[in-house]
Amino acid sequence: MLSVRDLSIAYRTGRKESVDAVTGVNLDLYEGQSLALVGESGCGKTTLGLGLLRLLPGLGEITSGSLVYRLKDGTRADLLKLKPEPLRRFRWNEAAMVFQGAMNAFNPVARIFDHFADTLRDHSDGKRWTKKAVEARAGELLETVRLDPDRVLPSYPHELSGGMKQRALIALAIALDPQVLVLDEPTTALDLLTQRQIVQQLHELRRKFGFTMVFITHDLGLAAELADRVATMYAGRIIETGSARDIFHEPKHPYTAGLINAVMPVKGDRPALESIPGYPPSLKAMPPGCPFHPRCAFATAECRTAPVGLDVLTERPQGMTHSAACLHHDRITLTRKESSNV
Ligand SMILES: Nc1ncnc2c1ncn2[C@@H]1O[C@H](COP(=O)(O)OP(=O)(O)OP(=O)(O)O)[C@@H](O)[C@H]1O
Repeated sequence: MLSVRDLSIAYRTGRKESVDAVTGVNLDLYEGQSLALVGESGCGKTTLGLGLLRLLPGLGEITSGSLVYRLKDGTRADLLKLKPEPLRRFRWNEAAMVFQGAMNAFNPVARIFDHFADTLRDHSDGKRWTKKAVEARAGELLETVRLDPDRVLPSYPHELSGGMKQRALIALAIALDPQVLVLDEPTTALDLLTQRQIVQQLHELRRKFGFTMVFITHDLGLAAELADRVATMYAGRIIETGSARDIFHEPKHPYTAGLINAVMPVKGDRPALESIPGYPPSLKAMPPGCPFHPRCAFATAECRTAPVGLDVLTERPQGMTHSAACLHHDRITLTRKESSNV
């Protein structure tokens, strides 16, 4: 569905200054797959997610790479070469985004009906969306996410609970039947019960509509539950990628292992959790060599000097290959064996 090559994204921070928020990302996404982008706050997940749809804020810029999508008609398009009008049609029809923070993603002075009407009318190709047609399509989608259209469509966003808003936002994102859906922290800020419902509904929606999904999360439990594939990001780079099974059972980058060791297992004894010492590096002062070496217990002199690329560890079909950017990957094991519970 999507082939990302050597994608780099920078934010302008001054007249002649910028920081590289995403560096050299390569990624192939296959039809119907779900990929979780995981990592600590500030490691570039949201920037990459926005970049996948060319939705970066004004100061953000894709500085290199290509982003080739397979469109519904079977042709391919490099998103970075699309002119404004085809790009507008691409968004929401071919690929859509559920933005972080459902609370603020809606226009507070527009009713939910108006959000559906605007999205359908602005992004549809020539189809006339009458009030009745909008009501029918929005109603169908809202019912799919278990919301009552009669109650929700005439409401203003503030009249809905956080979980209802998040569900309405997901329904809105798939209004034009996109093939790829990018979700940024889809369950953050919701109570546990509501989180469960959203996860359940995302499973159902995927089954029903078959879209390919990229979701951004720092919740490894959510990643374990929803993802076929996981990519760990650190300091703007993908430093490990593989099937969810490989990543959660046998992570081969010490940072991924550290993230898993820092999560309380669902079952079994309560182990002492291990936090990862230190903080991610400042994008303005990246350490030489492996960016994780200042925090890494396995670091050797080589890690401090030589740049480390992703090495293929286990070849698998359909983008599931397990790769890690660590010179010492063969020494990495989880301190907890019940990690499958994350
Ligand atoms: N508009 C901006 N201007 C300048 N720098 C930015 C901007 N937005 C993000 N950044 C920087 O880019 C880096 C990546 O941020 P990003 O939000 O993509 O990370 P994240 O992993 O999604 O974090 P979070 O989980 O907190 O959203 C951070 O260092 C951040 O400070």
